[in-house]
This record gives sequence, C-alpha cells and structure tokens, in this order.
Amino acid sequence: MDPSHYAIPLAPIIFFIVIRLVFRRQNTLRHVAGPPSPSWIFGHILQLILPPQYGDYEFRWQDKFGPVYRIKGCFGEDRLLVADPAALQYILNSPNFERGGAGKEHRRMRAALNFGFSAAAVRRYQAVFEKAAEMVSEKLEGSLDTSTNVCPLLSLATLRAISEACLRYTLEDLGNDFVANNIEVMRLSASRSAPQLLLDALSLRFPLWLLRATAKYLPTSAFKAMREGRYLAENIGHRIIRERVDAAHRGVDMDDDLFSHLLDPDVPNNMHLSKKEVVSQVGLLLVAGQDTTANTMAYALLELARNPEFQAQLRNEIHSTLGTSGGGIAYDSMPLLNALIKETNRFYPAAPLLDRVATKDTTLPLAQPIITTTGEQISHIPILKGQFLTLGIGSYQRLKSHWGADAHKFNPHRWLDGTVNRGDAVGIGPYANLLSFSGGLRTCLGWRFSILEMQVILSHLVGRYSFAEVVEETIRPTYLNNLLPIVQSGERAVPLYITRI
Ligand code: HEM
Repeated sequence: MDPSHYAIPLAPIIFFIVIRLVFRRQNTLRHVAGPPSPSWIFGHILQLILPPQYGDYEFRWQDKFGPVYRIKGCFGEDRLLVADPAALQYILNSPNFERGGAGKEHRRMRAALNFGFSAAAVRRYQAVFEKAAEMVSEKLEGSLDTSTNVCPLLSLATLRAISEACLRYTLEDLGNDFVANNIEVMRLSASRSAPQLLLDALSLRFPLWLLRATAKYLPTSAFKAMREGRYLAENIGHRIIRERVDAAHRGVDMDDDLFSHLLDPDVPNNMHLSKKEVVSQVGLLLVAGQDTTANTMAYALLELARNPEFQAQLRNEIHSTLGTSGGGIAYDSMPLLNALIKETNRFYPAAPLLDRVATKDTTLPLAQPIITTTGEQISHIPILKGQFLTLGIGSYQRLKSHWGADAHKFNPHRWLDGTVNRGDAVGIGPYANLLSFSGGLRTCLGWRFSILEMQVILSHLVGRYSFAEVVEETIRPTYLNNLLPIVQSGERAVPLYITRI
C-alpha cells in the first residue's frame, strides 16, 4: 500500500494532536507511579494493545504498581490505567466521564432499546437460541472426529440469534451479501496490518466525529469491508422500517417486536427515535452482540477441552437437568454451567480495555491507596477535564484480592467453593461483580440476552458432543477490538476435536 494513501486522512489527526499538546494544562498525574515509557511516539500503547498475548505487560505492571498507575499514550500524553474497583465504579457511574457521544441522546437511545433487552423480553428469546444451537449441531455433524474451528460456526449462530430475536429476520432475510460481508469483516478483524493497528491506537485520542470523518476515506480492506457492512446494515434498517410501517397501516399486530416498538408513534417522547436513528440501531446490535458472545463461547469450549474432568461433570449436570426439566429448563439453577460462563467472562473479557475521557475536573476515589513517586500515600487522584483514562477491565478481573491467589488461572471452581462469594467485593457491574459487560451508565444492553444465549447453546453442545484440544495449536488471546483467539497462522480460530457422545 502506497504510504501517501494514508497522508490525507492522517493530516487532520496529527494537527489535532499537536493543538491538544500545545494547549494542555498542568498534569495532575505526574507523581502517580508507572512503568518507564519505551517510546515518545507510541508510549505504552503498543505494549498495552499489541503484546504477543493479551496482558503480557499489563498484568506485570499491575503486580508492580498496583491497580492504578500512570502509562504514556502516544506523543508523550499521560494516561491513567485504572483497575481499582472503587475508581472503576466511580468512573462508570459518573456523568463526569464519557466515551464519546452526547449524554442525553445516549440515554434516550438506551431507554428505547431497553424494551428488547429486559429480563422478560429476553426470556421470550429462548426458543430462538435453541434453534441457533440446533443449527450449530447440524453443521458440526459434517465435521466430527476431525479438527474443527468452532469460531465461524458460533459467529453464525449468534448472528442468527440477534437477527431473529431483535429484527425478526432469518439469516436468509439478511441476504447473502450481508452474511458474506459479515464473515469477511470477522476474518479481517483478526488480520489487520501494522498501520491499521497504529491508527487504532491513535484513534483513542481523537474525537469520534474526527475518527468517523477520517475512516470514511481510509483505503484499507478492513475499513472497506466495515463501510460495506454499514451500508448493507443500513439497507436492512430501511427495509425493516418499510415493512413495519406497512404492517402497521394494514393493522397487522407485530407482537411486541423491538423494531415495531421503536417505530411506534405512541411511545413516549423521551424514548422516541427518528427513522435515521432506528436504522443505525440495526448495525449497532448486529455488531455489538455477535462476536462478543461467539468468542466467549469459543473460549468456554476451549477451556472445557483443556479440562476433561470438569467437562464430564458439566455434561452430567446438563443430562440430569434436561432429563428432569420437562422442557422448561431452569438454566440459572445449573451451578457448573454458570460457573463456566462466569469464569470465561472473567478470564476472557470481550472488551478488556475501555476508554473514557473526563468531561469535568473531578476527583477519583481509590479502594486501595497508592504511594506516589514523592513517597506520599494518597486515596484520591485529581483528574482534569480532558484527561484520558484506560479502564483495565481485564486487569480488574485478575486482582488477587478479589478473585483469589490463583486469579491468573482459569478455574471455574472459584465460583463454587466460595472463593469469590466472600461478600467483601465491591458490588460492581451487572453480572457476578464482573465488568466484562461494563457497568453503570453504559452497561451492555445485551448482557441478559448474551448470558441466556450462552447457557442455551453451551448446554446444547456439551450435552451432545465431547470437545478435545488440538494439542499442536497454540491459541493466543489477542486484543483486536475484541479479545480474539488467534492461532499461529494469524487466523481467528479455536480448533477442537469434536466427537458425538
Ligand atoms: C459476551 C457477550 C458480550 C459482552 C462481553 C459485551 C460487552 C459490552 C461492553 C463492555 C459494552 C460497553 C462498552 C463501553 O462501555 O464502552 C457493551 C455495550 C453494548 N452491548 Fe454488549 N456485550 C456482549 C453481548 C451483547 C449482545 C448479545 C448484545 C445485543 C444483542 C449487546 C448489545 C450492546 C449494546 C447495544 C451496547 C451499547 C450500550 C450503550 O452504549 O449504552 N451486547 N457490551
């Protein structure tokens, strides 16, 4: 690729960064301890985002400096890496920190979308998840007793589940172009080139509007596939609107469907979305809910393959529960299944790093005081408006103080033997004191959806098949927008030997 292709889109970004650096205020983080910076241009960003395996540096820094420390962003910028539970709790629940996007608009969108993600709404999707699980097992039948990459199958299942539950569309309704492009986006997300990764690292620093404007013109294949994906998702959005409006005119009852609700003229004003906003929700839902859940399930199957004893115990639990349930399965009452799902979310959070920027001067409370480089012990850190913070969700979920001395080990038993139920943890996040689904004002809307989907699909698969590791493959959890399982070839894959029970 000719480097001049990047020059035009990068010029405004560099200009923006230089202006910010020139006009920055006195740094309140200068006495917070942290690792020495390896480079002025990249700071710690490459070590944080692109280590050989996710967490290689981050977890060592946490051991040395504690759950809050200073790192360098690009071009000498100071950033705070935060994994302290009280500080995370404060940031996630405070309007003084944003991720981008207007607060009021965001609250309105959440209120509108929440209709499709309440506990009652999600219970109604169980049959959809069961059909998605059936689809995976039908496809597996063709590749038993050989090494099979479960990632694409699980991605197709989660795409199908969101589409059927939220849009009332089958995969065929989404169209071949959409499904083929979706597979391409998934493939490219695991094989981005160094300039694309650098751009990602840089993009943490500039506002969303500038990123969007720039991304429009980037000539890389990943951005092209993403643009195509957005275009196709918008077409689906327009089609949904046409069909729902038409159905409403014909007096057809759309039966509590999310998108009919979003388009209902009688919904209260504070939840009303314009047609343009409704269209944009289609792409958001398909992207937010597909690979996050698919990768989490792939990691769960991988860990079961590594631990045949736990796998056999879980299979017994599944068989005995399915045998006695008479159809209405109480997934929440299956201790081993839920311990597996919790531990997988703890160990492999789909979004291990989240970024926030302070919208006001404020003070960050700490659960665990820190010693500054001047030897002072502090339990609060002043934060200036405009300060970037990186929320170390992955690091928080490895705190020995919270999860036990073996926090760096995958061990579902910690959820069964009382290690994490001592009651001294700060109540944080929507699920099991984990922050995999974020928390506070931007808590994942689909967390209940995702948990039930995983419960249904994993118990269906583990009940029918046995999973074994492909020993010659090394799988590296790698942070490429999502925590992806990457094999030696650079592909996103969890290859497993699968046999019928
Ligand atoms: C294992 C599965 C999942 C994980 C780990 C996950 C994680 C997350 C995280 C961390 C965020 C917040 C990002 C931030 O604070 O910057 C988020 C937001 C969101 N998620 Fe999920 N998610 C999962 C599944 C789903 C599913 C299945 C759906 C929908 C069907 C969904 C829909 C959303 C939406 C709409 C938002 C935006 C919420 C907002 O901005 O207020 N997610 N998710």
